[in-house]
Amino acid sequence: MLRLDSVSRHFGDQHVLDGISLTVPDGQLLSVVGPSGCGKSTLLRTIAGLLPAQEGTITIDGTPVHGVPERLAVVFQEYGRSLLPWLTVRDNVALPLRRRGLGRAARRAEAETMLERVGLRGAARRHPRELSGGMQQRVALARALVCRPSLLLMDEPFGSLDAGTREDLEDLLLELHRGRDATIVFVTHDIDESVYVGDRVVVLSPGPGSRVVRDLSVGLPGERDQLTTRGLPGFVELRTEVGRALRGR
Ligand SMILES: Nc1ncnc2c1ncn2[C@@H]1O[C@H](COP(=O)(O)OP(=O)(O)OP(=O)(O)O)[C@@H](O)[C@H]1O
Repeated sequence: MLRLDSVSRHFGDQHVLDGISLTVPDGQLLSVVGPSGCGKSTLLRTIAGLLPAQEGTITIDGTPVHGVPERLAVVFQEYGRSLLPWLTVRDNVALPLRRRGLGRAARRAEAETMLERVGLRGAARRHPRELSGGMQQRVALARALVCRPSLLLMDEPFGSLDAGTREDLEDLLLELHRGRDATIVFVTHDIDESVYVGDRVVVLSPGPGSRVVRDLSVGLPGERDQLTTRGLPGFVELRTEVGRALRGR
């Protein structure tokens, strides 16, 4: 379980996060939305142990986070910068497995299995630059998941993809998440996406001093479909509620 207790953060005299408290049960996919610049990335970097929380505490399974937690993976929006251009796709995915002390052949075999799961079996020996943006983000997802993280942080991961590719990757994420115990914190500025992928949506207020202004449980069926789910009355109600919270109403 991931738990944030009154987490605050400022940069110099700029107050960014103001007393964020959240409990995220194991396996939950939590969407975080908020206006641009309110501190969503700062929140993720703080959970990732890359920035210290200046006030408050963050714990994972009761252990305080100081530094980067074990079994953490992160996916950023800029897939082009997160993959190593000189390595093949397979070796990019295999990279985190080095920490597990696996031999080269075993690492490559696991990477290939993971690439198959993200629909890129044929791309293992290619280099990132030879792939489309959506394919590169699939590689980044495979690399994040290959070590079976217990906590996955995603910072607007599909924000720079075209609409169709984005929907495909939302569905892939849901499929990969199904039946697994990884907790996911998914930052997005897209209201519909927050509801579509989330088990729960948290809305942050505008800065300075951003706080949680709405915490909504997404009671939609687990099996989601881009056309059917988005047409459900429950989906429409939720997206309206998230939109209202974002506009401070
Ligand atoms: N390392 C830093 N040093 C100084 N200020 C920072 C630093 N990182 C973030 N900030 C400031 O903190 C505020 C929140 O930034 P952050 O990137 O967390 O917001 P965000 O909600 O993720 O924004 P966006 O939706 O536009 O990506 C911004 O005003 C930003 O300029």
